[in-house]
Amino acid sequence: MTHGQFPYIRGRRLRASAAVRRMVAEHDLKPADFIAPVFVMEGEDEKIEIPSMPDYYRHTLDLLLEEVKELKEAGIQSVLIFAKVPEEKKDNKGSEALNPGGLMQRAVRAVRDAFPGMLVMTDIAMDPYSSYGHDGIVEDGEIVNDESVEVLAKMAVSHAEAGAGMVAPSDMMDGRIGAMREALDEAGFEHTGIMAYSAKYASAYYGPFRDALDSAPGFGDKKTYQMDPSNVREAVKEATLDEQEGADIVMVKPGMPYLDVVRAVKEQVSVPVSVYNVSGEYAMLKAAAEKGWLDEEEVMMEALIGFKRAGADLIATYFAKDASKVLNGS
Ligand SMILES: NCc1[nH]cc(CCC(=O)O)c1CC(=O)O
Ligand SMILES: [Mg+2]
Repeated sequence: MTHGQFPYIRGRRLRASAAVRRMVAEHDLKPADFIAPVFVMEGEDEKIEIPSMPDYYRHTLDLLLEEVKELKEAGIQSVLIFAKVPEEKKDNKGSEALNPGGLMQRAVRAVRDAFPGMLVMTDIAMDPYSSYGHDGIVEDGEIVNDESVEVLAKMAVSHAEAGAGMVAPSDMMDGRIGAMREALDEAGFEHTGIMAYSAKYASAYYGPFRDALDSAPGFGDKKTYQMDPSNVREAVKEATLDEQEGADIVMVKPGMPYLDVVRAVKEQVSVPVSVYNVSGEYAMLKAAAEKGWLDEEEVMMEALIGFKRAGADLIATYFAKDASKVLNGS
């Protein structure tokens, strides 16, 4: 390209105005891309801010409905419910998780009844119900796989009975997607979906979430079931297996430090890929913004578009409401 004046090709032409930038934008965000995690607790007319998650709350069920109403008005179509279980209801087998009148089941029913158009998703894992704070049954200091999978499959059915449109197993036990699919189908819930946390890493970025639910492991760590941050090919293997076992959506978690994993998984599976922008990522941006070191709105939107660029179709994020308001111009 020697003719004309240097430089003949000017990339800046496509950045010269807001109109042209918008026109050539390769990726977009919309409120329907977001899954909003919500925390519910026992009680009435109370909301408690989670100390390590500024502006994020645990709600009693009555106030949760008001929160979901706001999410809906912002254009968000899906909530992911987490329940804070009272200490005295925890045991090694996660028995409370199967209680048809448990807090999670009541919350699912209430949200479904109040907002029939909303997709209600539930977290399936034993840690909030476990006296050990682990995602499975503990035997001799080990987290046993197959016995835990039986409980998790029953939990999925219990949430489906309460009205969950999709269940989201976050436990990382082997074989649980297949077992859950079978249990759901047998119980007549062949239309209840599964969003599998397929590549869930043993991450220190879950710290604030464990504060929110008081669910930190009582001994050891989660490295015998959650993945080693060094690995990416293993994530592809896990996601591929979950797809074969019947997962409708696969997920990578955490988000920001794992964008390469999102991309690698996206290229190998044909189901939608979701990413979880976890509590520690939220805390990090919030803390820096509080100090005046980062512009909260700008870094929030930049992080979220980064997920889309990496290949995520859906984003579970504590920024769901704030980002939707930005997108709606309100
Ligand atoms: N198994 C439960 C669960 N589901 C989602 C998260 C973390 C979410 C977040 O940090 O935002 C965790 C915590 C953990 O595995 O210890
Ligand atoms: Mg797996």
